[in-house]
Amino acid sequence: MNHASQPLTHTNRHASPRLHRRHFASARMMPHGVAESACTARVAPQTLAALPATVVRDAGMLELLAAEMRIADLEKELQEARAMACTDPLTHAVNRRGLENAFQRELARAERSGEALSVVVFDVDNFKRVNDEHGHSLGDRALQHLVSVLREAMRPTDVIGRIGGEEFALLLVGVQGEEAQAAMTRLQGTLAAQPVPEADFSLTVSAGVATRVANESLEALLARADTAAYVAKRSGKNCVVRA
Ligand SMILES: Nc1nc2c(ncn2[C@@H]2O[C@H](COP(=O)(O)OP(=O)(O)OP(=O)(O)O)[C@@H](O)[C@H]2O)c(=O)[nH]1
Repeated sequence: MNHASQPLTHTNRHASPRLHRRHFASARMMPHGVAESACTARVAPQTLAALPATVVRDAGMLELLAAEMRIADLEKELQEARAMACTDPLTHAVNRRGLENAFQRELARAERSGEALSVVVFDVDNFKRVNDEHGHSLGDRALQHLVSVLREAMRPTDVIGRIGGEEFALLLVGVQGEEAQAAMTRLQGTLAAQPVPEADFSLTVSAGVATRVANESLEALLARADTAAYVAKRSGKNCVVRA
């Protein structure tokens, strides 16, 4: 395809690096630093008038390329800002907004495929004691450890979200109630087997599991799982209860 004959649009932006190299190669051959000025600043009208038409066209193309590159940079920055807005900075789990996004995405998929969608809400047990006995900084690292252990043990399609201080939620895609309860019990075992780094204890959690019923919102699903997690706390902690 002759990229040079096409206007630079979002759809053919991928052609830009090649075009970029070609035009900068020809720009290097231009006199009086025309290429540099075209890339970095406006060319004065009297300068343009004195230049041959091919040089003016190339300079215009370079300006276009510079604008394209700037747009690509801005798009990347926007993407990074969007990701940050959905991520908990301490643990890098998704935050509530990220969880909502993931839920909407998985819901659409589940409704097409008829797959189940389960949610687990869990709260770290006796976490105040961790802070009181070992300091807030180790408490922070304990939360980071928890997320990294769970992430390693979960399926790539599952989502882990931090919905409060020491409160988390998992979105288990394609998993029914009983299976979700078994999955969470397995994750508890994994967590118990891996002590917090630089500490001599491992974390336990109390969890509630709920599987989505027809037309149920994330809010309602989380509320059911949360009630079940509360029951787990009241039943002696370190256990999983199904709504
Ligand atoms: N280090 C650290 N601690 C946090 C963070 N967010 C919340 N916490 C602490 O988590 C603790 C929660 O305490 P409680 O609500 O009493 O719960 P708990 O001690 O886990 O008791 P149970 O829930 O009954 O098992 C408080 O001490 C909070 O300060 C955080 O980002 N970092």
